[in-house]
Amino acid sequence: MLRWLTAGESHGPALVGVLEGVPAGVEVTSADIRAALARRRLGHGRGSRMKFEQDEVRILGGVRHGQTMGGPVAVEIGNTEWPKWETVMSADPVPAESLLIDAGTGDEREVARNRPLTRPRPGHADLVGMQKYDLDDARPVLERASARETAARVALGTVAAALLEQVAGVRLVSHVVAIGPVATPEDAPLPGPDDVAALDADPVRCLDPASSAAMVAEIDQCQRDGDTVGGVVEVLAYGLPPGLGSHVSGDRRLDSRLAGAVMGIQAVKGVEIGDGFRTAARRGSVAHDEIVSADGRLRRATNRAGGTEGGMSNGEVLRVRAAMKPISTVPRALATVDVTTGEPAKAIHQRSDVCAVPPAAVVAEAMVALVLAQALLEKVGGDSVGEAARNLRGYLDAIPETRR
Ligand SMILES: Cc1cc2nc3c(=O)[nH]c(=O)nc-3n(C[C@H](O)[C@H](O)[C@H](O)COP(=O)(O)O)c2cc1C
Ligand SMILES: C=C(O[C@@H]1CC(C(=O)O)=C[C@@H](OP(=O)(O)O)[C@H]1O)C(=O)O
Repeated sequence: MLRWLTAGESHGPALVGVLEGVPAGVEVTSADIRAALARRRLGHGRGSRMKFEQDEVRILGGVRHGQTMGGPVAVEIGNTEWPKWETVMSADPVPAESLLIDAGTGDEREVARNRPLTRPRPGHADLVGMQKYDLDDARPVLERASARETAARVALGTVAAALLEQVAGVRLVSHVVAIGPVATPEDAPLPGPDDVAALDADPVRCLDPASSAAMVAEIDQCQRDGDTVGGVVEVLAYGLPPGLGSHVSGDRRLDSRLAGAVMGIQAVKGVEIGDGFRTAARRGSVAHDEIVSADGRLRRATNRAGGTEGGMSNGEVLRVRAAMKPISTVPRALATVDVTTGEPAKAIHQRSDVCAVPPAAVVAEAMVALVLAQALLEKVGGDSVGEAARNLRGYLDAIPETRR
């Protein structure tokens, strides 16, 4: 079974991701991972941290000469800002005087780094994390809750996406369909795999020029207002074979697994497969996808279901949407309580993203890649890319002509 795990803190020395169950022969390099991480840093509305902090990629295991070997793939993403955090985030005990709020360096940022965080930020894990883990400082909570962790997911998603393409010719696309109240037109054409470079080049990962300009304007207005904004992203998977996932149990359904993985992204508050919530407002006669025979193949006349039926991929384009809430750290600071004094206070705001919807699309793409790669390997098995591809062909070839 393909499984994954990440470790590391936002201001720690590095993030680490491990992907286990990858067959041998998947072609992937550190340059591929570096390119994917660079896409995650893109997007109008990102904060200053994206400019001064760099990801340093190192594949620690599982890959040799550009090909996976069958063992766990381990990736390290070093943080170039670590020297500034070495004391505050040290794994080993440090002398008490080095953690004095003003250790005498005269550096304001040093003071801010050392100060215990006792004013939990609304919309973050801070307060409930302090309650649950018995902490009088929110630092240990926010360091792990931070979406910096998504860099490790994107690194692992790069391997999963390579596997999908090399075994099954599946290609993924992610784009933004709404920023705050600005949405792409309902009838806008879906971007395809050949549009990925254009999406990467757009400031908000949106192909429709008028929508893109309006989204950028919305983000700029929010910034001027001292506010933040969320939005909706969509991931598309082209070329999926039918039959990934299963109808037989809820936890094996492809749609439920996709929803769980995408909802697991920080700040995602809703997931939709296909027309999802819009379908709920339709009558049955115009909610489903009629089955037709075209060019000797069975197809759906429409794709309102978004590529799954009965919890299985049905061979149509997979469409998964995620709703991201506005960034919680609002420059026009929100009310909180200082948990040391019990006095009302304002939540701290140092620097933050105004909008992180475009990078969230790249993260959602990675999570979809991981779930699809897991479901593909479950269906076809195989310890090498060649064996998995042969098994997939065998399965597809065995479907009788009349049912294809
Ligand atoms: C790519 C990305 C970047 C984010 N950047 C920020 C940020 O700069 N400031 C912030 O307050 N929240 C940011 N978030 C959201 C928080 O991590 C998230 O809201 C927080 O961990 C609480 O989790 P919850 O919203 O799922 O409850 C970002 C999320 C993602 C996916
Ligand atoms: C560092 C990243 O995103 C960070 C995610 C994040 C949050 O609260 O999730 C808050 C911001 O960091 P800070 O509060 O330290 O300014 C973002 O910059 C990243 O995506 O690599």
